[in-house]
Amino acid sequence: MVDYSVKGQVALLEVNNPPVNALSTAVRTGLRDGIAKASKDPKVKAIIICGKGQTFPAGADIREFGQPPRAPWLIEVGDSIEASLKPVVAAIHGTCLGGGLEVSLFCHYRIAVKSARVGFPEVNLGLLPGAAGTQRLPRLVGLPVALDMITSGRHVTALDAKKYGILDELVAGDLINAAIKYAMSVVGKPLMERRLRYKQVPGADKAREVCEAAMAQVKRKYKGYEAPVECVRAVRASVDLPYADGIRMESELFKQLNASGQARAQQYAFFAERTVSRWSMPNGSYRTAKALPVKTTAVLGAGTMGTGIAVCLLSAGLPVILLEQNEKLLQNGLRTIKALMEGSVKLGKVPMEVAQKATTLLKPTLNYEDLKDVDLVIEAVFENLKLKREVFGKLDKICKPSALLCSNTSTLDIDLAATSRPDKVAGMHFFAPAYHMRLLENIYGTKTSFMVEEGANPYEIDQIMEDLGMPMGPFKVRDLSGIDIGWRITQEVAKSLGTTITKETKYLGGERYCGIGDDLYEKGRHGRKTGLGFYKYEKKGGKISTPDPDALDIIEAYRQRRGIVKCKISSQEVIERQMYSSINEGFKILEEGICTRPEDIDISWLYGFTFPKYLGGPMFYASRIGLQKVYERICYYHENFPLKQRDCKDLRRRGSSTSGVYTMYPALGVVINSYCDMTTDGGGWTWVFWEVAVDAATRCCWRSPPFFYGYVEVYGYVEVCRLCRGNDNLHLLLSNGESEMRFDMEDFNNNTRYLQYTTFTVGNETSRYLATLSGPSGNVGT
Ligand SMILES: CC/C=C\CC(=O)SCCNC(=O)CCNC(=O)[C@H](O)C(C)(C)COP(=O)(O)OP(=O)(O)OC[C@H]1O[C@@H](n2cnc3c(N)ncnc32)[C@H](O)[C@@H]1OP(=O)(O)O
Repeated sequence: MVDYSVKGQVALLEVNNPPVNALSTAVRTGLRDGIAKASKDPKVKAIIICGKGQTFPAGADIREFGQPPRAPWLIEVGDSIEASLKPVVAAIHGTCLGGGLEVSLFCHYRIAVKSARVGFPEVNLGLLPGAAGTQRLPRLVGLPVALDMITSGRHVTALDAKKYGILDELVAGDLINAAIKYAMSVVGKPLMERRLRYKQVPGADKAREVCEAAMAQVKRKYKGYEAPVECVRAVRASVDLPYADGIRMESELFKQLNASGQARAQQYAFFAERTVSRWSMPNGSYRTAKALPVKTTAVLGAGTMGTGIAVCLLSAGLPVILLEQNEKLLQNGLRTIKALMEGSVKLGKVPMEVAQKATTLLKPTLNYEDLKDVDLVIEAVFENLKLKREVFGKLDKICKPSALLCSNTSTLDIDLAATSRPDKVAGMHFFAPAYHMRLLENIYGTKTSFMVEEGANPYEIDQIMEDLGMPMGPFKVRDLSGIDIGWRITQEVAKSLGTTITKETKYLGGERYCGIGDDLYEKGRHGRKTGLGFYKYEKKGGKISTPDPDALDIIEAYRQRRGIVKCKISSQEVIERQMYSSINEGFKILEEGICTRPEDIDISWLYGFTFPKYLGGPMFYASRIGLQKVYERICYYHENFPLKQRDCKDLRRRGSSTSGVYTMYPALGVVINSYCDMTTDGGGWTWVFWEVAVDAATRCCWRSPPFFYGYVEVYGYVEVCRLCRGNDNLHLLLSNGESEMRFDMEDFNNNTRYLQYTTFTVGNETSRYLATLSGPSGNVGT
């Protein structure tokens, strides 16, 4: 895991743990042993630590966080690096992150290639740098930079890292040769002043103001998240406490965060994001699919979504033909795109050169003929089925046969597009703002306005959801996406059901219908674009929203017209009705096979609706609350407020099950068992696929997948499948109520396949259990 060699008078410690050279137990051991070996070798005058392959270590091995901790601790390894009497140089390329950056801060010198990036992304995993990073970075760069890097988790370019003083030198050409030369140049120089533990934090006299301002900022910016707050506290300790005490405090805060549900949720989100890219469908998968080349694109419609999509494509460096039906709309669209591009440059989201190039890549047109050679067309016209069908008819005639014809529709059935090339027609639903959101997906949201109908205030609902960590409440989102769009969608839905919506419509398609949006629409309140919606804005298209008494009057008039008596709705109920209806819908989506894994749904929410990562996503959140409770509350709301809570059989089965792998084990803390599945194959074997995680109560997170997959083939009946913490180690217990079978976690940790046959007696029947367990890199039981 760490390759040791000596080049001339320099010992080279190359971390070799692909893909990202994570600092696993074996790597830490290798580094510790390598430093000891080099220190003893009289030929060696200097030591280099670097990464083999694509990167310097990109951090601790996240998969190890939930396992019982194992020595050597990273901080001990670091201490031995710093104490070395021979200069140690970190030679950095790729991404030097988290524990990787901490290792480099223990080195006496740091050099890097220009393309390298450094950072402390722990905060994104619900953690803080736990191997002295919060104590050492401030000593090197001062509080403002350290606080910014540690609380934001951002990656810093090598150029900036050099400017801040993190890097001593940037090198060109071969990194190892440059590092050897550099290491030899520092041989004999005093090392004491290079040991960060002995340095004072620069600008310590301003520590109070700086840290208080940082604390206020993170509380505002990362509402509900624990890690940024603890990061500030830990960094502050670098000024307030001596080094050793600061380290102790950092370690305490790290342990506290690591045991929290938030860290587990955020780490789940990290791996879930990677899991969803490994998609698979009946006719292919990410392994077999071949990407179609897209070199030219066209966007139809220059409204809010069309212009947003054009900016997204232009920012990716793709040429865009923008088509509208008349010159006025086209010019409006071009102005919007220019303003959005300028805004993106100002926010640092798009480099100036990309924005400048975009002006040459954008071609406006009123003529469909101009689209004949493009590879990809994205239609973003009004949500009107007749109009969309007309558009697709024209595109089908004009565009080359290989062109992909996509619709940004959020609600209409893509199969109704009626072209001669259905295999080239797809839904491509962008989330607003299209140039900013990382999701291209189709998941539909909550039914919040029901609550407003009953008496809740939209501004309070938004506040509650924003306090939970959503960047925008649902009514701000509706104003952003356009109340007119919602209005058009419901008109189309009604049309497709062969009915029309009137002032009296209370049900549509058998589901409760709320007409508040219609009343706002009729008053010309179409959302941000008109300066008025649920909120009032400082100008048409403005971003500053303020509550508007006129909107409340419209809502109140609506209630009176409908004879609805206003009632009080608690914050808890607001959250439950928002979240649980989404969870129910999520299970429905799984049941219908639209998505195959709960991770798909969680990632859609994390990136489509900027759902707070510390909750992991609605499905993960549900598993923490307990499916039984979620199901009971859904039933309660369904009975008391007949909402659009389509009954999901799968959730019902899981929620009402009191035995088998779906059972909750509160005694163990929170057990993630919502993703269990059980199937029986033709041979009569029951396959149990379960994903387990235990937290707070046991003070450890045993990983839910994708950290760890356990596959158990079980013949017979399993009542309990749970993880226990014994005196010695964690173990997995399978029991049928009478007998138990135990698997020691050692076997999992070694990532080896583990086979065990055990005989059980169930009642009068004897069953044989065969367990085939595999670690993260193993494969499924056979
Ligand atoms: C005492 C505690 C001390 C320190 C705490 C820490 O160090 S916490 C960890 C801090 N580091 C990070 O958070 C980095 C996380 N990784 C990334 O941001 C990206 O992976 C990275 C390094 C920028 C590379 O991105 P890229 O897009 O090139 O690859 P990808 O993300 O798909 O990752 C490739 C596979 O590597 C796995 N992986 C990445 N980082 C880690 C890690 N730190 N530990 C374990 N595994 C890691 C990732 O899951 C991918 O695996 P796959 O099986 O393909 O899903």
